[in-house]
Amino acid sequence: MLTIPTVPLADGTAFPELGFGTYKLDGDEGVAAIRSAIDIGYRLLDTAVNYGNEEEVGRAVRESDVPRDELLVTSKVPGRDHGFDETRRSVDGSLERLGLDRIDLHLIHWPNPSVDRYVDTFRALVSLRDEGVLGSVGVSNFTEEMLLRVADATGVMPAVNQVELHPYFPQANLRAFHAEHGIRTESWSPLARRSELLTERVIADVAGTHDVTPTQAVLRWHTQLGSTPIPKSSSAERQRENADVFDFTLDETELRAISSLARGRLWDGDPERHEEM
Ligand SMILES: NC(=O)C1=CN([C@@H]2O[C@H](COP(=O)(O)OP(=O)(O)OC[C@H]3O[C@@H](n4cnc5c(N)ncnc54)[C@H](OP(=O)(O)O)[C@@H]3O)[C@@H](O)[C@H]2O)C=CC1
Ligand SMILES: O=C(O)C(=O)[C@@H](O)[C@H](O)C(=O)CO
Repeated sequence: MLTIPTVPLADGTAFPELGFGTYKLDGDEGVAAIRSAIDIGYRLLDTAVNYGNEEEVGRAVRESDVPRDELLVTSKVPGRDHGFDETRRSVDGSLERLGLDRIDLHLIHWPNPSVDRYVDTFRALVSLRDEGVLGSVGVSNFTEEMLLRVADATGVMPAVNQVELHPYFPQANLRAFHAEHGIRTESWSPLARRSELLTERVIADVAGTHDVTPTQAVLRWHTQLGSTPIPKSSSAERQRENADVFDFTLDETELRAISSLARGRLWDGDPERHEEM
């Protein structure tokens, strides 16, 4: 079994440097894929109300031989549940579908600024954290201004901001802001959903130098930037490949070469405009 190292969040939680994305993993096959990821050594699992697979994630956690307190389950409040009372009800629903009595990290999935209820939503997450129902509280797809606004209003800075991040969109400014404010960055779609990223010449060159695959070079780039990537894979072989990235180190030139692929967001995911219900 692989051991994935951890880093402390601002709230003291030992947080894996690499986790497992579960979007599109559902049904019995999804449970089997999530169980295989846990067997391989993944300890951080990422789901959301909107993925429709909290039941599958919960089943995999409950059926696994790994003790519950060694696993970190993340879920997310969807846009339609923004608001204080609505969020508390949303978390109840997630707990029920997961079949768990605690969620280790709960995020606001998207800020939906036109609705402007993310501050009350975060306040509800903080209240549930204080009651012991949630371990850590964070956000996803938040800008610097939005992070400062929730911290000013609630006195709590989100422990994590999960954002689009891959070599085509390295998010240098946001990562620097996170580092300054003690926020852990998490990279969603860290492989740019495969796309043509894995055939880029610069990545092949770096991978060749270290005798690793292009995917491993990309995931090591994330961890060395100080972000936790959450690659999704339905195959045990690729899950193992993706997690096995902690026994080689890219140098500064290689990190910069991969970051030079930057060209911007790949999908319609601008937090100021994207509305996800
Ligand atoms: N907060 C947010 O707004 C968002 C959060 N997310 C989270 O991030 C997670 C990861 O992002 P996702 O969009 O799934 O994209 P990823 O960048 O993780 O890419 C997943 C794709 O890459 C393939 N793949 C995985 N490993 C390999 C490998 N070693 N070699 C070749 N191909 C590989 C997978 O195929 P296969 O399964 O066949 O291996 C799949 O097609 C999601 O599952 C979700 O949990 C995603 C989007 C937005
Ligand atoms: O997968 C997720 O968590 C999402 O939020 C995506 O649906 C995301 O909204 C997206 O693909 C944006 O283009």
